[in-house]
Amino acid sequence: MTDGAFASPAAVEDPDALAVTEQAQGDLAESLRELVDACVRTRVDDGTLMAVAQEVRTLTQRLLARAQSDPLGIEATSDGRLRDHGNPMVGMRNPIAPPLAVTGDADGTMSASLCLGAAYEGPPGCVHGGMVAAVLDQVVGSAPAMIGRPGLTAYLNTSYRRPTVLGTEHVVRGWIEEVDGWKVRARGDIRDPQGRVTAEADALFVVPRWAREHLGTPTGDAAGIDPADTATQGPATS
Ligand SMILES: CCCCCCCC/C=C\CCCCCCCC(=O)SCCNC(=O)CCNC(=O)[C@H](O)C(C)(C)COP(=O)(O)OP(=O)(O)OC[C@H]1O[C@@H](n2cnc3c(N)ncnc32)[C@H](O)[C@@H]1OP(=O)(O)O
Repeated sequence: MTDGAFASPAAVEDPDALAVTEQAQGDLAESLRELVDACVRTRVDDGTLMAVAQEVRTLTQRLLARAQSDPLGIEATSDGRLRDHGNPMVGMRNPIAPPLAVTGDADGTMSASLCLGAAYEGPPGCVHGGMVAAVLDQVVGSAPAMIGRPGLTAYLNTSYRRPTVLGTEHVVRGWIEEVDGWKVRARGDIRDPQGRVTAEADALFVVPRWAREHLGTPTGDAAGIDPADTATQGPATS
């Protein structure tokens, strides 16, 4: 999901208290990202590795003292938006997520900056190709959502033009190519600091049948789409 693209249908009971909780959740996830990175790169001795593993398991038990059994799904947040905090690309609560901050315009032109570390290595020094595709899936997939057509990926054809280098700031973009009813074809790319395309994707996103009744009547022309008219929960551009 784009960063808070959809308004929550129900008001949050105590947004101030929730904001404090979100701050703590985000900080926990960020500290775990640091832990994952340290886990991959550490060269400490075996005794230290074993001791840390034990300590981490103790910490895990503290978190499981009160935990839900289901995944997070989509939740209302303190700012009155809907977010998928468990998402492995954008999820604020998910240490696996970089996390990407995807922003966009009402016409579905999306962008995010990307700089991945050692935990995402595929070829030596480079981002794993599955991760590259996942990043493109997320950013390109947020374009249909932005114009009120939040769809599932039907296909994502990814071309890898050059290695995407770890520890380097890249720009990821996504945009709408064509809207055909509930089907949206969108494209995107990742560019290195020199502006060279490292990977690009051509994808189709389809609003699943079970979701269509919650959204407005589709139009067949991207140029004619007004997100405010078509989305049940109008996408925000902020
Ligand atoms: C309140 C609304 C909530 C909706 C959900 C929103 C969530 C997203 C929100 C925010 C986006 C943020 C970004 C996300 C990024 C990450 C996305 C992912 O990781 S998605 C996980 C991976 N993808 C799957 O798991 C899909 C699995 N496949 C399916 O569920 C179905 O096959 C689906 C939805 C793609 C289509 O199924 P059908 O039952 O709804 O509809 P049928 O009739 O089969 O297809 C509709 C049309 O699409 C074409 N179509 C379907 N698949 C195609 C394909 N692979 N190639 C070409 N056309 C295809 C068909 O030919 C048909 O076309 P004709 O209407 O006849 O013109």
